[in-house]
Amino acid sequence: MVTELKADILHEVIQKRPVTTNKTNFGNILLIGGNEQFGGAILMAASAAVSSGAGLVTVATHNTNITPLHIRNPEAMALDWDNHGTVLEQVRKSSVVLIGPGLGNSEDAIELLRSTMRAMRENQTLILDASALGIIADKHVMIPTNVFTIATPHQGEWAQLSSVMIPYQDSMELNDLQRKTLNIDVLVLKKHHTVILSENRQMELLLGGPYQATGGMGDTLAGLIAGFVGQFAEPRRATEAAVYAHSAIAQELAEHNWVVRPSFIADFVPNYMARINTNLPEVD
Ligand SMILES: NC(=O)C1=CN([C@@H]2O[C@H](COP(=O)(O)OP(=O)(O)OC[C@H]3O[C@@H](n4cnc5c(N)ncnc54)[C@H](OP(=O)(O)O)[C@@H]3O)[C@@H](O)[C@H]2O)[C@@H](O)CC1
Ligand SMILES: Nc1ncnc2c1ncn2[C@@H]1O[C@H](COP(=O)(O)OP(=O)(O)O)[C@@H](O)[C@H]1O
Ligand SMILES: [Mg+2]
Repeated sequence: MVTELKADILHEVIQKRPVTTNKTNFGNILLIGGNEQFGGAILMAASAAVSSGAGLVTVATHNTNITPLHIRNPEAMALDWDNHGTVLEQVRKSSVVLIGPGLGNSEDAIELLRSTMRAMRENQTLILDASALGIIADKHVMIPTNVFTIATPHQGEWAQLSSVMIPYQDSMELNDLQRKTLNIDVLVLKKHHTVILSENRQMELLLGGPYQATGGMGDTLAGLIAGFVGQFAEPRRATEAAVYAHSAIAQELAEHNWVVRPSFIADFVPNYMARINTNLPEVD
């Protein structure tokens, strides 16, 4: 049975920070993506991860994207993705790895995805988005079973990955069956009324709208999920909270904006999160 995802997920997941804490308690996040054509995708993901409060954010990308990354987000560290050895070392050190936004499907991109998956271990979370999902479908790459995996396809990507064509994607039974077959722990099937499927749990988002139908909206969500999973306890719930917050912010901004720029969402995240578990007016 599909349950509506409601604001209480935010109160469950977003916890006040202990006063004696430090950055090592809020996730060491690695974002991999951004070729020469799609640099913006990984930049938007990085903005969302940094704004969500992730402890440390590193971006492995094509070297043309490093200066723009630092101009937008000096908080993020950067690696040239041509240095595979250094990138894989960072993969091993990270608590959460997001791969895919703007990754493209070159031979190098395919090898980077394969080696990233091989380098990951049990206590880490892997988030697969955009081009990474296309490569997995195209090249029949197996998703590792020993890593907690979150996949965030839009309907076109899910059709390619699962062979569940769009008219049949209303069947949660079919989607969940394919989720399990593909070794995905949490499936975020993005659309108007996104659904989130995991073991014995099916949630549906009823927030958001067409003002979100703009390039980069999913890249921003992927970065937000990475940031939430890095700093909050339970990855399933953290994913659901990020999905909720992403569209709730979009809906709030849409009251005064015809279209909601994905970068605006990232900028608004700290303000939105401050209204959970504080004395400020609560969100609902
Ligand atoms: N600023 C940047 O750098 C940006 C970079 N980006 C990066 O670009 C890369 C390619 O990603 P992508 O999503 O744009 O294209 P792709 O993987 O070819 O799939 C699209 C095809 O699937 C179909 N389709 C069906 N349902 C759909 C749906 N609900 N939403 C969307 N599509 C749907 C549709 O087919 P149609 O229905 O038109 O026949 C369409 O042809 C990726 O790495 C991404 O991160 C973008 O994030 C944008 C901003
Ligand atoms: N009409 C809509 N109503 C609600 N949400 C939408 C709508 N159109 C797009 N979205 C949301 O915007 C995001 C689009 O993701 P995606 O297609 O991966 O974008 P991109 O790859 O360009 O960043 C998803 O979170 C999706 O749910
Ligand atoms: Mg996308």
